[in-house]
This record gives sequence, C-alpha cells and structure tokens, in this order.
Amino acid sequence: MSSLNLAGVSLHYGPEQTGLPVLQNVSLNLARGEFISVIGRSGSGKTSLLNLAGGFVAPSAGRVTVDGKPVTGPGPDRAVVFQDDALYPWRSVRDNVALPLKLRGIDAATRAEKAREWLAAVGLQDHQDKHVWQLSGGQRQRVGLARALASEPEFLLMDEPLGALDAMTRDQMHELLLSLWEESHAGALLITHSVEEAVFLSTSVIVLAPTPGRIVHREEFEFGRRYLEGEDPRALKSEPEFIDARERLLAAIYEKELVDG
Ligand SMILES: Nc1ncnc2c1ncn2[C@@H]1O[C@H](COP(=O)(O)OP(=O)(O)OP(=O)(O)O)[C@@H](O)[C@H]1O
Repeated sequence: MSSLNLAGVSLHYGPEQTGLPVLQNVSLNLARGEFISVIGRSGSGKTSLLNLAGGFVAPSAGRVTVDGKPVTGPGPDRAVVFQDDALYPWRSVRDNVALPLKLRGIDAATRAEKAREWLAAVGLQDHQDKHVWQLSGGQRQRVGLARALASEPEFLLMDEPLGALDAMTRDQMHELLLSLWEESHAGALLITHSVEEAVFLSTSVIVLAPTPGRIVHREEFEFGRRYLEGEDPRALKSEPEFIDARERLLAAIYEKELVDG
C-alpha cells in the first residue's frame, strides 16, 4: 500500500533559520485509502504541513517520502486542491479538467475520456462546455476536484477547499468528497478550520498547536465510512459520539495541556 510519510519533520522559513520553527518534529503517515484531516489554530502550521507533503517547500529537518523515496518537489502522484480553486475562468469546464493531462503529454482521446468520467463523478456532466466564470462557487470547487482526480493521483492534498462555500453547499460537498475518496482509492489530506467537517470526513484527525507548530492530539473516526455504508449523514452528525468528538477536538485546539494520546 502506497504511503506518504513525514518523519520527524521541522520547518523554518527563510535563510536565517532563526527563532522557533514553524513546524517541529511532526510525523504522520498517510496511506492510500486513509483520510487525514489537520485542524488547529491560525498560524499552527497547517498550510505549511500541506506544502511539505506537496513538495512545494523542503523540510529543514526530517524526511518527506512517498513509498520510501524522498519528495523533491511537486509530482503527479500528489494532486492539490486549494480554497481559491485556481481554475482558468475563460476556458471551458472540460478544458480546465483536461489541461493538466495535456501538460503531462497524455493523448487527446484519453484526456477527453478522463475529463468526461470525472466531471460525471462530480455531477457536472451537463456543464462541460460552459466557461468557468458561468459556474457557482460550489460548482467551481467540483471542477477543481475533478481536475485533481483526473490525473488519478495517489494522494489528494486539500487546503480548505470548502472554506468559501455556504453551509448547505458545504454539507453536500462533504458527501461528494467521501464518494470521490472511495472511488479514487486515494489517500486524502485535508486542512480545515471546521472541526465538524474533520470528524465527519476523516479516518484520522490531527490537531496542531502553534509556536512551534506541533502535533498535540490524534484521533481516529469511522463516521465517513459509516456514511459510505449507507447511514444518514444528519443522523451521524447528531450522535452523542459525534458531538463528544467535536468537543474533545475543540478542547485539544484551545487547551495546551492536552498532549498527544
Ligand atoms: N512563505 C512563508 N514565509 C515565511 N513565513 C511563513 C510563510 N508561510 C507561512 N509562514 C508563517 O508560518 C506560520 C504558519 O503558517 P501556516 O500558513 O502554515 O499556518 P496555518 O495553520 O495554515 O494558518 P491559517 O489557519 O491562518 O491559514 C505563520 O506564522 C506564518 O506567518
């Protein structure tokens, strides 16, 4: 089973490397088929952690590897989705999904097939010829997901992808995200400010505390898997276990005394 691993990773920005590190001695392992969310206060290093996993920055200490091989930069095995969907507004929905495949030298017929397949998976089969500027925020994020998944990455790295959406669209996106995660067999790493989102979606939630950014709490959950097995999402989110988990994680975010369990 393929895995993305951070082992004893620390990160300082800048050449001087003075002061406290942004991340200190962070270790985590993301296997395909797992869904890890990272939560924590502003400035705790969540985006920095995703940037390390994506290969956009290199660690100051420790190792980032995929299947034991050092990560030296971004790669097609790790697709990234940002809050700002980073689409080309003047291009068609289909072209936005197919473009990264074109850049990788994949032939036109395969590109068209993959774009069709993943746009159908996110429910946008009837919008392929529209321009991105004609879509709603939720639809644009679905294009971003289709684009990331069309490359069939082993790992899907997401930085607050749903942060700009209204609550109802966000709930729908949770259910879609779980289905896509199951269908793609990717390992998912999600940065989010929503504790509820983390508890519902993840097989594992990591809490970072700031200054220096470090892991102070980890927990495993099965709510997402239970949704995929057919349980009602609203009923799951109302369960006492769900509410207790949410409160525990909020306490872990705001109380420094709670340490890794
Ligand atoms: N490119 C950079 N150069 C220098 N410092 C940076 C850079 N990116 C982030 N930082 C600093 O690193 C720390 C962690 O930032 P990061 O964006 O990783 O945190 P975060 O938990 O994602 O925050 P937020 O929840 O506000 O998005 C902050 O103090 C930030 O100012």
